[in-house]
Amino acid sequence: MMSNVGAQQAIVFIGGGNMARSLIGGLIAAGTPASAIRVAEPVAELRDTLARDFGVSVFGDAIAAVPDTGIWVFAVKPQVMRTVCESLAGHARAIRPLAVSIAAGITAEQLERWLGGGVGVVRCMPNTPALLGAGVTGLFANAQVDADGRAAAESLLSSAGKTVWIEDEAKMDAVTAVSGSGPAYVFLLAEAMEAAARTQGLPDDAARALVLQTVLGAARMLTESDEPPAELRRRVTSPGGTTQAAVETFEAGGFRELVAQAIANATERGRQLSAAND
Ligand SMILES: NC(=O)C1=CN([C@@H]2O[C@H](COP(=O)(O)OP(=O)(O)OC[C@H]3O[C@@H](n4cnc5c(N)ncnc54)[C@H](OP(=O)(O)O)[C@@H]3O)[C@@H](O)[C@H]2O)C=CC1
Ligand SMILES: O=C(O)[C@@H]1CCC=N1
Repeated sequence: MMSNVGAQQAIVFIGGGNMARSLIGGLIAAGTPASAIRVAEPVAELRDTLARDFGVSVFGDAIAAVPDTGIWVFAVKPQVMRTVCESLAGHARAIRPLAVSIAAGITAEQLERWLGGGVGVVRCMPNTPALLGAGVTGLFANAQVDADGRAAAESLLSSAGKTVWIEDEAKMDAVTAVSGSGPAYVFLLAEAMEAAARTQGLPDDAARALVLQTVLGAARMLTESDEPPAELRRRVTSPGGTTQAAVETFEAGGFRELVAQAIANATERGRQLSAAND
């Protein structure tokens, strides 16, 4: 049974936390009318902020928000996903929505089972730059999702940035580890660089300005030039110069191995989130 998704249907977010806010901001900025977006969120303060900032309709619980709604975006934590889905299973059987989940680890098979079966599920992994339309999302669709369902999910997530379809769901945990969590790795590097700049005697505001513009400039070079990262790095690194001293220190400290291990651990945590919350 294919999902019941039409072009003009409302989108309901189940969970109105950090990531839902980023996606809603992206949708509104891309021209989705606020009247087409509903959010179910138990925390009154979050509901009020979303209604005020974006003009979306807000609800205290999911059951009040879902009737007649074709796309359900599950944006709750993996730990509560099963309870939330099971509470909506009766409505899912009646409405046949397209279920879009952004939860780390939770599989399409689990989501479909908890929603009572026969539901099209698109498992996605966006990231927080979605708020600026500069995100990237990996998407996997189960066999119940038809071409219209795929197009609807892709259209929803493309307002948050780029989209990449993943055909082997087992790889979604690696997507989560690389791009879902990835902004935090860049922020961690920025934090460490700022602290090091202060250690070298730079005033706080100068340290912040130098680091932020460096991250922005480097990200733009990475995305706007055709050169691979290694070549861009080579061009900064004068033989016997300052960059070489720094890069050799990173390499000697096992930087690459540390990044590989961090991403492997994040990938494994995704698998654990699935198993622990089944
Ligand atoms: N943050 C990120 O960068 C990314 C997060 N994700 C995924 O997005 C999901 C949400 O993460 P994030 O936004 O950070 O988490 P948040 O905790 O900020 O948001 C989840 C929200 O859902 C609410 N909630 C809990 N139960 C229900 C319910 N029954 N109905 C409706 N809402 C409910 C929570 O309320 P309460 O606090 O009271 O429980 C909370 O406000 C997670 O599954 C995560 O794996 C994916 C990509 C990136
Ligand atoms: O840390 C997490 O589990 C979520 C998923 C990716 C980003 N945040």
